[in-house]
Amino acid sequence: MRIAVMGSGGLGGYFGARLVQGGADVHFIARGRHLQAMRSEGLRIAGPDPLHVQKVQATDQPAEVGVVDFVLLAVKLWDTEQAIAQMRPMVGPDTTVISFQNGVLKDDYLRAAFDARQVMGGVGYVATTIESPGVIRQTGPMQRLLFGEFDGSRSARGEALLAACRAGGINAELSTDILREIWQKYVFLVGLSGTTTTMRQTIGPIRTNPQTRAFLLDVMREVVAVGRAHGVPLAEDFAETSGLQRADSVAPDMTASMHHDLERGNPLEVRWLSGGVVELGRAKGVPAPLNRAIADILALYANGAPHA
Ligand SMILES: NC(=O)C1=CN([C@@H]2O[C@H](COP(=O)(O)OP(=O)(O)OC[C@H]3O[C@@H](n4cnc5c(N)ncnc54)[C@H](OP(=O)(O)O)[C@@H]3O)[C@@H](O)[C@H]2O)C=CC1
Ligand SMILES: CC(C)(CO)C(=O)C(=O)O
Repeated sequence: MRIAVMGSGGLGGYFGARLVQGGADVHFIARGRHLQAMRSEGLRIAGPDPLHVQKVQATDQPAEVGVVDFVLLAVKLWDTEQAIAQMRPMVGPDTTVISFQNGVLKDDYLRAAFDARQVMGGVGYVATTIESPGVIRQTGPMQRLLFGEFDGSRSARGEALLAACRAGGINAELSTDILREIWQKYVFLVGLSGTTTTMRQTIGPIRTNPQTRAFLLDVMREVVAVGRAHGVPLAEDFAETSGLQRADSVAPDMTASMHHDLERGNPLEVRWLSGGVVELGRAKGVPAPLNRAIADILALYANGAPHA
């Protein structure tokens, strides 16, 4: 199976390396010093389950790779448009494209660019970052990929990718309800990213203080209301039950990748996280004032640290 990883950072580099470990023919699309390091030193995964892929097929020229069976899209959301344009030479009529990016708007972008039948849904759970060129650092043992057909079927292509993932030790599942899975993560992540980033705090103190806990819950409730208005099968009390339960079950020092991005002066994915809730809510007449506040508070940082 030929797989291209479009964007080989925290998420793509981590799961791509595990796929190589399982024997898949993986081509990493990367750029800059990270690409150079991958070519000269290989790709290292540091953390609880370390791995060194010594010989890496890596390039910044997707045309050199040619048509593949799967393209796994894993660039930050602000790079999506450019990545979709660049990955075209790897997408033939039988290629399947899956975005493991965060948020819920990503698959609309893919469906606008390719035949909708080529698009499968995906969700990635892991806490990783590029520690230095060629090195991905994983924090904590969590690693999980969910993917599936939007019509709920268990397709042959889904089974094939599942086998490749499991061969590489990835905790993978072929979902028959991928839209719901994508939204379930979205509810939690919008709550986690919106609170930790605006409050500049990890989840521990936020979920303990009654006032910030109530804010976290109300942020997630807005996502549920917007999802339900769009026909996503989320239980009405999903935020109270599963969302808050998930926030309570993670380590107290956990935070969102968007909070890390703020601290590093990077651009933020807020336009697609809380901003996405506002946009989708507006389309259905569902107000999302707390998510709007989060997007507004972070607006000055959305394109990276503001210059004086
Ligand atoms: N990392 C994680 O723990 C998780 C991330 N996600 C989601 O996954 C997505 C990716 O995040 P993450 O992996 O952390 O991001 P990273 O910034 O670590 O990795 C993205 C990589 O893609 C590269 N890239 C971007 N555009 C191109 C291009 N056109 N050609 C070649 N390389 C390109 C970037 O290069 P450069 O650095 O030069 O921009 C970077 O190396 C996001 O939507 C994120 O929210 C979801 C779950 C967990
Ligand atoms: C919550 C987490 C770490 C789960 O993968 C995530 O996706 C993020 O912070 O962006």
